[in-house]
Amino acid sequence: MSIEDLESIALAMVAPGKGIIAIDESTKTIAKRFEAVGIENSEENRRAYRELLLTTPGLNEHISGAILYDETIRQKTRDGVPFTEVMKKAGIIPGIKVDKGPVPLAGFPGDVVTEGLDGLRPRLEEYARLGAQFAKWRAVINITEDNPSSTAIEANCHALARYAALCQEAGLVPMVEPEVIMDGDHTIEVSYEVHEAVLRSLFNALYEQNVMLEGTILKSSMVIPGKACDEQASVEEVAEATVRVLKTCVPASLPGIVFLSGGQTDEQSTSHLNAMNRMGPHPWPLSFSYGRAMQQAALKLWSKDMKANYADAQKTVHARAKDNGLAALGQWNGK
Ligand SMILES: O=P(O)(O)OC[C@H]1O[C@](O)(COP(=O)(O)O)[C@@H](O)[C@@H]1O
Repeated sequence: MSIEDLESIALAMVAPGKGIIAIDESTKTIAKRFEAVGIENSEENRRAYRELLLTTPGLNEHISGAILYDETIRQKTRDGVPFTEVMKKAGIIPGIKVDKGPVPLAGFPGDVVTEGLDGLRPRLEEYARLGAQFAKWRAVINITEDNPSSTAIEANCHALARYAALCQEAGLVPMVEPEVIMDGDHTIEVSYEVHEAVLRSLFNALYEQNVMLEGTILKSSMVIPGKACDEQASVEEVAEATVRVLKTCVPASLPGIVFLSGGQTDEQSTSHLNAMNRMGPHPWPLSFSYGRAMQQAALKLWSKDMKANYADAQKTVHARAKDNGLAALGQWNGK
């Protein structure tokens, strides 16, 4: 696949007013989400829930793509249609999470590094055959008094760049996700400094590994104080700091940037995105790739009565997609 093909997929992922729905929770993570609302973490419940999300009427009006998990990309609707077929028919680009999750970084207490590079080439080839057009890898950066170490930043960014190069070789657009975690009592200034160090290291590593930025998407966290920080920031402060760090570190040749929600409420995640886009124009489209902030309301509703609330849960997904789609244009006017 040529760089032009990768670039056109990347541009379609961040088409005006559209974003990504992240439904790639690993079995361990979806277990936590299900447990919180009293749903049994069985394969059938996971399949049924992902079917609900992917078959939401009108989803493609505001959603360009969906990130799936290894189990999900192989699953089908109740009627036996592969999820990837349903998505292609609706014009929703199939994506796949390919990392194997974070593990403690030896020698650096509190830091983690994401695994999954061993055997990645054949796995990517298989995902491409199954219909994936982009892939995602998440690095986790923790903030404490002693973290992150520069070693953790470099190790994670090196892995992200190795993964990204392999994706492009396999004809998949890499979505590179360094998530700076919101847990802790750090200030917005500390969050800014960590984002700056991580993004500088990431783009340096991408350059070193010959990754073509024109065929790459960045999935970023926002510059936000830790959840336990006494000084919380206003929507404008978060938006301003996030845009500033991105402008400082991210080359304009990147086709787009999407955000994760990272534990923000639905309203926060939408307001922050909206405020950033109101500060535009920016060198790249700024959109969303939310997991929890796209799904949590629908999951809660569905958990109360899987049959009776099915259609209403889908309406909630559509409403969240619409709000975030408007925020991606800076046109969201609140609830
Ligand atoms: O821990 P896991 O299973 O890799 O999942 C992490 C989740 O974080 C995300 O990267 C972002 O999700 P949120 O928007 O909920 O923060 C999702 O794509 C993914 O499902």
